[in-house]
Amino acid sequence: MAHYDLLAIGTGPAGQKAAVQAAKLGKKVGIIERKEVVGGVCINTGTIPSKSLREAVLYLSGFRQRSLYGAGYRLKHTITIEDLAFRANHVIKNEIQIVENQMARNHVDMLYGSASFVDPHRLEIRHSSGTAEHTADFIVIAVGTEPARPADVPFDDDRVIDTDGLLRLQRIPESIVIVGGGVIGTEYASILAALGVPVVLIDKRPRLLEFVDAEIIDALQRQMQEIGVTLYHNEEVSGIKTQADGLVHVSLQEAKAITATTLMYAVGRVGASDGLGLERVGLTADARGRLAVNEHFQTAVPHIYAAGDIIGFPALASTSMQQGRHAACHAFGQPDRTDTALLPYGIYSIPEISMVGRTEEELTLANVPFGVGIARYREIARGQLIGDDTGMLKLLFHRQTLEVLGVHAIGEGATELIHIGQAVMAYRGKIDYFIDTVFNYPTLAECYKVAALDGINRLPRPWPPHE
Ligand SMILES: Cc1cc2nc3c(=O)[nH]c(=O)nc-3n(C[C@H](O)[C@H](O)[C@H](O)COP(=O)(O)OP(=O)(O)OC[C@H]3O[C@@H](n4cnc5c(N)ncnc54)[C@H](O)[C@@H]3O)c2cc1C
Ligand SMILES: NC(=O)c1ccc[n+]([C@@H]2O[C@H](COP(=O)([O-])OP(=O)(O)OC[C@H]3O[C@@H](n4cnc5c(N)ncnc54)[C@H](O)[C@@H]3O)[C@@H](O)[C@H]2O)c1
Repeated sequence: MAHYDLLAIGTGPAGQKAAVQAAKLGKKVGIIERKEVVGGVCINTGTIPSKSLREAVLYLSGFRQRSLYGAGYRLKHTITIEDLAFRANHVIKNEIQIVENQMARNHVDMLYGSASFVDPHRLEIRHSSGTAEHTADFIVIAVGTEPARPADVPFDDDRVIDTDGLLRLQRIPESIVIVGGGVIGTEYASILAALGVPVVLIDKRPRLLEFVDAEIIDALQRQMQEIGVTLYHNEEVSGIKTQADGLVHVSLQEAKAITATTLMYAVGRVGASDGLGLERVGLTADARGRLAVNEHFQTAVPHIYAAGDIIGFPALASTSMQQGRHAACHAFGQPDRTDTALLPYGIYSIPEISMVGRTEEELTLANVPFGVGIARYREIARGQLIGDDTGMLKLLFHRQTLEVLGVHAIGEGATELIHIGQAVMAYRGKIDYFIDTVFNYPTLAECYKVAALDGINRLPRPWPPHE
């Protein structure tokens, strides 16, 4: 048994960053992992595998080059599951090594096994060869989530799968029905469609990703339909049967039944809090297994913190890292602050979309007078060079002060491009900045200048004072 200043449960982004931050403060730190490998959902089953799959599909299918070389352009005509797995395995292996090295360099003890509370300062770690107990002054719960598996869905991990199951398939589906048009459903639907798989995407809401700007979602939905995604909105599944011919028969509440070789459920995720022994420390998870925390990521028991997906929204690798670091800083009395107002979103659908700040819908509801400026990739030299003629960047700004209030982008590089707007917004910059600044040419960053000029040109004259 050992005593630690801080023990983190889980080696996903939240646990890793909590552990490293505490170690950098000179503390004795251990990190516990129940799987054989470090990295959590982020490296092993979620972010990295899905983004590797996306890159592999875009590269091998020649998708990015088709607007230049024609719809028939392909780098490889028959793409196999092995081709797709090759890239993911390579990236995952390297990412795991990076995390292991980081832990070793920072003298963070790796403790393999499943952790549960014995009392508020003591954890039991159970593994195949026995159990150990360790104590800590501070504990960070960073156990993440698992796919939700509704009880009435006949999962068989072959024809009827959850979102982790997609990455374990032995063959590329001939056709797929995806239930749930959230971030995961939308990303996988467009990736599979780009590979040539016919996809039906079903969501009970009237449109995909309701938190994203409506114009951007209209453009995304249109482009997804063009590459072979059939969208069913306001729809739910009422029955699922695997037929003798191996096809999955899916009955719907409103529309006619459909069949496909594979059905994937992507209706959200639940916190992995079962088995943590929360009752022994006086904590209770909510109905989706999540824990409540304050602004410093402390649970109701002040020396026990929770960070990452286990605390729910926004449940991103990007935010999980920051939350873990923030929790460790707070535990050891270091200044801690997270700017949540300027949280960027990057959604790796095809095309990718990204946003920071407020949407038109939010500004309208809040009665903020705003202007809109749009740049389309087809008018930008870099857009022509890379063959993306459908991308766009939209700036929202205050009509009187010209302060930038939101940036919304769709198209190649959107998830990188957004950070320029985020930085300007962090310093409460105005669209003048984009108008007066020289940008490299030809770049996608030029979109900011074009959108700012478009925005100011649309305002009635005289224009607000230009500083
Ligand atoms: C398909 C998919 C795609 C995604 N794409 C993106 C993206 O593009 N960008 C983005 O920002 N986010 C993305 N995410 C979200 C991102 O993966 C998560 O937000 C992030 O992994 C959460 O980190 P975490 O540290 O909270 O937990 P996790 O990464 O879930 O790690 C938790 C770890 O805790 C371990 N654990 C659980 N219980 C115990 C226990 N009792 N004892 C010991 N260990 C335990 C688990 O084995 C796991 O290793 C995606 C998620 C999915 C599913
Ligand atoms: N690029 C990224 O940042 C990224 C990528 C993938 C996942 N993630 C994270 O992973 C988490 C989980 O994603 P998710 O897409 O599984 O969950 P989600 O909660 O984002 O979306 C679930 C969707 O399923 C729909 N739904 C729920 N029940 C349904 C039913 N019975 N029939 C039809 N539709 C139904 C909902 O309307 C919703 O649109 C998210 O919180 C997200 O932050 C992030």
